[in-house]
Amino acid sequence: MTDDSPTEIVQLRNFVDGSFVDGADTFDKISPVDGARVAVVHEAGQETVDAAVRAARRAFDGRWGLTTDRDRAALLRRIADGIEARFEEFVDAEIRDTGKPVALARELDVARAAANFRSFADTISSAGLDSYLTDTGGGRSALNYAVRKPLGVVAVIVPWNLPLLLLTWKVAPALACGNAVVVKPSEETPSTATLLAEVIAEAGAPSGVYNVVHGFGPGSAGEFLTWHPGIDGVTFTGESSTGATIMKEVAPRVVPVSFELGGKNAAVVFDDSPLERTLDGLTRSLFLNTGQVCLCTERVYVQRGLFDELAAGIAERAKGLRLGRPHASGTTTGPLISQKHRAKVMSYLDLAVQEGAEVLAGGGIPELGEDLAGGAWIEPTVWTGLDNSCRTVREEVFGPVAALIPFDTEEEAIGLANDTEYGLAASVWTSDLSRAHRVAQAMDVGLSWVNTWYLRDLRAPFGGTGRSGIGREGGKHSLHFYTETTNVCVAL
Ligand SMILES: NC(=O)C1=CN([C@@H]2O[C@H](COP(=O)(O)OP(=O)(O)OC[C@H]3O[C@@H](n4cnc5c(N)ncnc54)[C@H](O)[C@@H]3O)[C@@H](O)[C@H]2O)C=CC1
Ligand SMILES: O=C(O)/C=C/C=C(\O)C(=O)O
Repeated sequence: MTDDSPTEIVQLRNFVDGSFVDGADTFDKISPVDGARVAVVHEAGQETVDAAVRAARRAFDGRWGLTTDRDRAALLRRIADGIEARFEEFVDAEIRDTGKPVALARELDVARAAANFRSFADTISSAGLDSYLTDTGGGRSALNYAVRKPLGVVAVIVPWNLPLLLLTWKVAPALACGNAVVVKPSEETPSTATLLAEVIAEAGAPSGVYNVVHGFGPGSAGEFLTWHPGIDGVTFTGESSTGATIMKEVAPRVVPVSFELGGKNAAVVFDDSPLERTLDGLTRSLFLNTGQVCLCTERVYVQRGLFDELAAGIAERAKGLRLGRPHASGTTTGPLISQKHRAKVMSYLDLAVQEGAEVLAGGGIPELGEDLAGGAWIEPTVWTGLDNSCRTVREEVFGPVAALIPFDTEEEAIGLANDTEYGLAASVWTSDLSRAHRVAQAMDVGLSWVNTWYLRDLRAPFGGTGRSGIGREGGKHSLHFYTETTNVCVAL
């Protein structure tokens, strides 16, 4: 038995109106580390989703609707404290679902969950309101001022890659603004949303403010929720085509949406960039969380003078990553989330070779011994020999893959990086300050980093363009989505 072997099968129930409730059906949660069954999840049927939406509405119309910004900021801070008090339980739950390395779960996922609640407590405490003194002529004026009102009941639908981080990135601002939420975690990662229900209740949120429904998308809890007439807004992170489907589902009721979708993110490396620092940053951007972050780089455009050296360096670093159990010492990289997702990533590894790739590192399924043979492991992979006409360079793989492509001029690099339907993130690597600003601004993306990657300020606008999403969240940008404003005009 290792640290990672569960001693009992956990039961994960829906959380409705302040109580855990069984589902109409159950499904197994399978560990991506070794294929073991680690939890039984209670799937919410239509009735449970109805009950969750009704509970949220009652909370919104009741005591919760009377709370002030100050009350809710205090609640958010207590939730952050509650997450920290049960920090290692959250870490264990996240690891059980995803198999990610323990250091990553601690430093990224769970730490950010607490930070999300604190950040939106600050935002709601300091947010101002728009006001204008309007000259109406003849020495008269009018006062225009806007008041914010919560949307009501918000559906929060999130994926499996950073489960708690992405859930709390949406729940925190939704609650800060006074909404009640019904959350639908991914079927692959049901644990931390369930544990968060306990923390939010212990922090003093009234029943019905935070509800969890477990299940799948189509024909299950996800679809029941987005179709529900009692939903006033949908915030979603996941695949672009799922976002498009959800848009259709809510279109008849003209429900506002905030979407953070896929990416096919580029890095542009100029030959004046310091090699070691660039290699460190790029390696992280390609392989963090086994490439399963929507912001991860999958296309690397390298100026020709540095190409060979950089390609050799990235390949060496990819080969140096240590795949293993989450708690094993030296593990840098976990498995993919599931066999299903591995089949998808493998199909791209095969396609890349058909498209003419030279494989500098990885390219297949690693040999990790019998113990891990049932897991969803994949080798970090580095290719050269592909170009922008290849499907491997155009479609989101969502795995640990790097296509390295040479360029000659700045103009060419900008064209290549922007030649995509996606527009989430980019990174630019150079020592030339003017060029850094010029190229970073020229990227058709929501997030452009210079000489770094995934460095976050939670107040900054976050989101993508094109197939990468609709809207921005973060700081006051989140307040815009989670509230409606009423402008009051007073003739003076
Ligand atoms: N860019 C990103 O942030 C992410 C991209 N992906 C990519 O998407 C692929 C599919 O992964 P999935 O987990 O299936 O992602 P997905 O986008 O289908 O699922 C995300 C969430 O949406 C729910 N959902 C799915 N269909 C729905 C519907 N019709 N109505 C309401 N809710 C629905 C799911 O149950 C889950 O909670 C992966 O192989 C990966 O390549 C997956 C997760 C995140
Ligand atoms: O840091 C964040 O707020 C979000 C990061 C990653 C995603 O949104 C994603 O992988 O979907």
